Amino acid sequence: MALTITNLSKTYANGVQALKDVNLTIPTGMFGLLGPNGAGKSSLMRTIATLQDADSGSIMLDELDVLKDKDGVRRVLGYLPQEFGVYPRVSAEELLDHLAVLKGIGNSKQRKEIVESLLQQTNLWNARKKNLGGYSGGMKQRFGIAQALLGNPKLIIVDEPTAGLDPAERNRFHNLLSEIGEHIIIILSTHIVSDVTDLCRNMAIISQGQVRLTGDPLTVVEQLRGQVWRKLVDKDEVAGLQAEHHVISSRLFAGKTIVHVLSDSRPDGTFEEVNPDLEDVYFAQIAERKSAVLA
Ligand SMILES: Nc1ncnc2c1ncn2[C@@H]1O[C@H](COP(=O)(O)OP(=O)(O)OP(=O)(O)O)[C@@H](O)[C@H]1O
Repeated sequence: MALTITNLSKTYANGVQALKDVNLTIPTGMFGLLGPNGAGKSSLMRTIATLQDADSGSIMLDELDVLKDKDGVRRVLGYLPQEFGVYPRVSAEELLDHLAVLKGIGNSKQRKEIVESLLQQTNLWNARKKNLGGYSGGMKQRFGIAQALLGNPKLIIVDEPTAGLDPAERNRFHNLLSEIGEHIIIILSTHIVSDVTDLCRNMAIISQGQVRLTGDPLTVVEQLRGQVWRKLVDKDEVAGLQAEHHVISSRLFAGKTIVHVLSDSRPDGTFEEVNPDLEDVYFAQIAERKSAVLA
């Protein structure tokens, strides 16, 4: 099974072009769609989830035409949107049961079994009678996955699921996602690089509505080997370095600043080579865009 996106474009009524000729092939397993705020991730996710139309292009889930056969897509889709609202005065068990009815699971005995098993799977069984208004952010997100799993979806979309979760909740959420299975397509849209590093076998980086890079994380990281260099400097030296080098990131460390620079060879003897990681890949793509915009 594969989701194939071809020449997809979308401009909103206010003139913002959120998607520019997007081409992507997404195989089964967990796929990371990584990009900064405003990159177009949610626009793409909402289009795949049949919640908004594109101006041009096509999306196919194998033989299923996603942009035309919306009912067909909805039957096989599980969606956890960026803003997942819950009814605060309803328990998890009640709301999941209600959503199961809406999904077309009419047989009450079967529904009870499904609801129970999803509450177990998402580790919410002990909190099933509790009103959702009293759930923590992590519990709400796990509930979001429980509802997305209703009806055995073949395609699951989770939009920015770990933003705002503390490390323990994020870890729990990761474990849950990684257990869902290899045989369906799960698209994880995020601006958090380590979500993709930890979970995804394939990925794409999107910025300003365009796909900048696709591949598997290990390979794209390996392609950057020998090109990333670092230097520990005082904060007031950073601007000078930026003027002279292709700085892809700078972050504070013990009161100093670690600067990562992209260069085919060691810029000078004061730089040391970095073992690149996915953050370097990401920042290299994003920084290129920034310099392209500034130029
Ligand atoms: N309904 C809309 N009408 C007009 N512009 C929109 C609309 N939705 C999104 N945009 C704009 O389209 C661009 C892409 O937004 P989108 O929400 O798809 O990005 P994103 O990568 O999901 O970012 P974020 O994580 O901030 O939601 C942004 O410039 C945004 O302001």
